[in-house]
Amino acid sequence: MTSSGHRPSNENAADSTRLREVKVEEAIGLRLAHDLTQIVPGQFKGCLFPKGHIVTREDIPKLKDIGKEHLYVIELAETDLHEDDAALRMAAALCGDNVTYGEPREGKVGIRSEIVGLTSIAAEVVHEINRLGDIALATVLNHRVVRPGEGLAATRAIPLIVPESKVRDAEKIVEYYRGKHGVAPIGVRPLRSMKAGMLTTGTEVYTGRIEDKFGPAVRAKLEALGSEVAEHRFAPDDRHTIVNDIYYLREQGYDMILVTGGMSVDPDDRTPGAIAAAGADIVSYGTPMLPGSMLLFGYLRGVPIFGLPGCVMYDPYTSFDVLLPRILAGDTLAKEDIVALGYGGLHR
Ligand SMILES: Nc1nc2c(c(=O)[nH]1)N[C@H]1C(S)=C(S)[C@@H](COP(=O)(O)OP(=O)(O)OC[C@H]3O[C@@H](n4cnc5c(N)ncnc54)[C@H](O)[C@@H]3O)O[C@H]1N2
Ligand code: MOO
Repeated sequence: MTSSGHRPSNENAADSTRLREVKVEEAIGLRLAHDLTQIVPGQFKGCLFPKGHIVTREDIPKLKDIGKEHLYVIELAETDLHEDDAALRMAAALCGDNVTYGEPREGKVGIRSEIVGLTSIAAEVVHEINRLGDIALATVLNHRVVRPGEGLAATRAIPLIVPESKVRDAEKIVEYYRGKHGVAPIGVRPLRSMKAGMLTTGTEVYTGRIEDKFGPAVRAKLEALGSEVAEHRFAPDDRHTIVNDIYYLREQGYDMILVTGGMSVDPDDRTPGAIAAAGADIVSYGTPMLPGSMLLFGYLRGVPIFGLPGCVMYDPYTSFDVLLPRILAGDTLAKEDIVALGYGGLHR
């Protein structure tokens, strides 16, 4: 037996991981230490067997075809993990509600959403795990909408062999987070189906001078997330009328009130004043995100109320598209949630 370990070792016991050279006939059931490449000129060049592959009896003629009489196999020390097992253990530890993980491939395991929902990802856990070295965790940002099958994270082992202690350290970080917060660091929160009452302001629309474009745009945005505009009313740029229509929508008991247009600086822009006059607690008028900076968000007797600026009917991704799913996921938004949008909030 030739020992050509990637670490010094002259003992027989598996107290450190070694590469061992074996005859192909004797390699059945053992793991390949690296990818094996086949080249057939004019036809194929690629990986015939990936590293980590467990050799079977059927593989032997194929191995001989590519000139292999001997192979390197891994003898894992008890203190080490193969890259696939390391990535799998990390994924298993990290996954919470409504996510699933796939088979390991080249030391990587993908974590996917099972539902339409909002990502729930603990940034501090991601940072702590990535500080450990030898293992890596990459995720999308927190509070993003994901759809079934869409990836939101991937774990990866960096070397082929990873000290088991690294994975255990990652598991401890996750365990601590679960204990403190009662949820896993990576999950997806479902969206509730809500009924919105919508009021479109603008004399030019109310009088029929121009066709309404807000209705179809906002309806599509809600429907894409499993909610609906249950009623759509129209008002001219008159503050008193807008206030009364807001009262009306509130009385209907809708889960959310959306008031569109008239959100900026023109003398005919009455919407922010009307929302305030209707008695809403304004969380924020003005949002540090572009597009959607003129958005207003507040609560009218506990019911979320949005003032939606013109860009919402025009741009596919605005501050409304960021905040709406938060409401559907059941979050109560505070000023700090709006403030946090600015960093990374330029989308033009
Ligand atoms: N000097 C400034 N100008 C603008 C500012 C600003 O801060 N200072 N903000 C800009 C931003 S951001 C936006 S967004 C727009 C629009 O804001 P508004 O919500 O006030 O929009 P309106 O003035 O009501 O209308 C703008 C435009 O869109 C048409 N419109 C409105 N509603 C409908 C509808 N339901 N269907 C079809 N078209 C509609 C309206 O006729 C106007 O043409 O303001 C920037 N300007
Ligand atoms: O708010 Mo405008 O609402 O940024 O494009």
